[in-house]
Amino acid sequence: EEETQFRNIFRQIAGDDMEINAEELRNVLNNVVKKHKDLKTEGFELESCRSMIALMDTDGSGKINFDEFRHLWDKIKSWQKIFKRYDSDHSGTINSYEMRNAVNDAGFRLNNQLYDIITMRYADKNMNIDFDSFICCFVRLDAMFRAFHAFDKDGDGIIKLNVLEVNYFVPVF
Ligand SMILES: O=C(O)[C@@H](S)Cc1ccc(I)cc1
Ligand SMILES: [Ca+2]
Repeated sequence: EEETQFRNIFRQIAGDDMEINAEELRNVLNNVVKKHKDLKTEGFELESCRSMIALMDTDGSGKINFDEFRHLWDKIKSWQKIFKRYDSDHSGTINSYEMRNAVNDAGFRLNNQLYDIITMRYADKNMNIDFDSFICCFVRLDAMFRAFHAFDKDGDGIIKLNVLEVNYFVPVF
C-alpha cells in the first residue's frame, strides 16, 4: 500500500520519463518543506538539487530513478527528524552546538576542525544553519563517507587516493 502510494507520488513528480531532474526535485522539496513550520528555509536552490542528484545518481543518467529517489527521500526523512530533534530552541535552524550533536546522531564522525568547516560553510551570518543547507550538508557528508568506505577495502580507516580519486571528496566543500 505505502509502496504503491509512494510510486504514484514518484510518477506524478517524474512525469513521462520516469526520472526526476533537478527542477522536479526542487519543486517537490519546496512543496513538502512548506508544510513544516518547524523547518526554516529560503527554499531549496536549483544548484543544490543538481548536486543532490549528482551524489545520488548511481547510474550516471543525470536524473534519479525511482530507487535512487526513494533512497534520497528516506535519507531526507531521517535527517529532518534529526534536525527537529536537535533544534532544541525550536528556532527552525540549527546552531553550531546543535549541529555537532546532529552530525553525530546521523552517524558521521568528524574531527573538530571539520565540524567548524561545515558549520562555517553552511551557516548564515548568525551562525545558524537553515533546513535546506542542513540537508545539502548531510547529502554531501553521506556521499563522502560512502566513497570513503568504498575505498577503505580492509576497513582500517585509512585510504590511499590518487589525484583523480580526490574528486570524490571535494563535494563536501
Ligand atoms: O514526508 C514528510 O512530510 C515528512 S514525514 C518528512 C519530510 C520532511 C521534509 C522534507 I523536504 C521531506 C520529507
Ligand atoms: Ca536551533
